[in-house]
Amino acid sequence: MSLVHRVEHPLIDHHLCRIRDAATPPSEFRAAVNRLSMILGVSATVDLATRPRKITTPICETTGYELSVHVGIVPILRAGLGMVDPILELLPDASVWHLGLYRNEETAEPVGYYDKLPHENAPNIAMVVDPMLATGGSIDLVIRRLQRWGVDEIRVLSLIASQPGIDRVGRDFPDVKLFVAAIDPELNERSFIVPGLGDAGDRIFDTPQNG
Ligand SMILES: O=P(O)(O)OC[C@H]1O[C@H](OP(=O)(O)OP(=O)(O)O)[C@H](O)[C@@H]1O
Ligand SMILES: O=c1cc[nH]c(=O)[nH]1
Ligand SMILES: [Mg+2]
Repeated sequence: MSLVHRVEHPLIDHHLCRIRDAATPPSEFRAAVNRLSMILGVSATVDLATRPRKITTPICETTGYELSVHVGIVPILRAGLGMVDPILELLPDASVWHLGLYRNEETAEPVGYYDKLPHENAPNIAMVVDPMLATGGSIDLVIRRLQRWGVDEIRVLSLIASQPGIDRVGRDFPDVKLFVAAIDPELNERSFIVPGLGDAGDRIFDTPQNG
């Protein structure tokens, strides 16, 4: 089993309600995605390693603690872009590495179209951000790519994941940690999450809905 953390908080319920509602306009949808991502981000960073640093306050010397890991934020284009700013707000020194994928509408299989990861400099921890984990095909491709790059640890932050998608990640990548705001039971005949929220990318960027 993968390590699945469904983050529970009344604010998660509140903002999820907004993003699931088809009547929520794009500006409010984006704002709710931002808030949900920040709450997930706090949960996904609680155990990051720190090292002591001697500092001098205006009063005296003391020891503070600073992060000792190199974190890379990996948004899956396009929809993952909506989650980058709140995670960068929490981790201002993180690098951001973009990977571009879209699902073929007929087969629901992911198609890669952007990948500029270098050969070296893999971060210790990759925080993959994508609001939706449906069949798990896109995240499968991304996890394999990050493992080839040499990332030590992969954490995936998704707002809504389907149970079949979670089962797939757990079976194929038992070391990957998943942080999700909701787990929905199923996919429809077009591989959209039910009840879900429709196409996250289209709702963030106000482009015609596929779902
Ligand atoms: O788990 P899967 O079945 O692979 O589906 C999930 C993927 O589908 C969506 O992206 P989409 O293909 O709609 O691209 P977009 O972000 O450009 O809208 C979503 O943001 C995920 O990347
Ligand atoms: O329900 C879904 C499935 C894939 N991608 C989305 O944006 N929504
Ligand atoms: Mg989309």
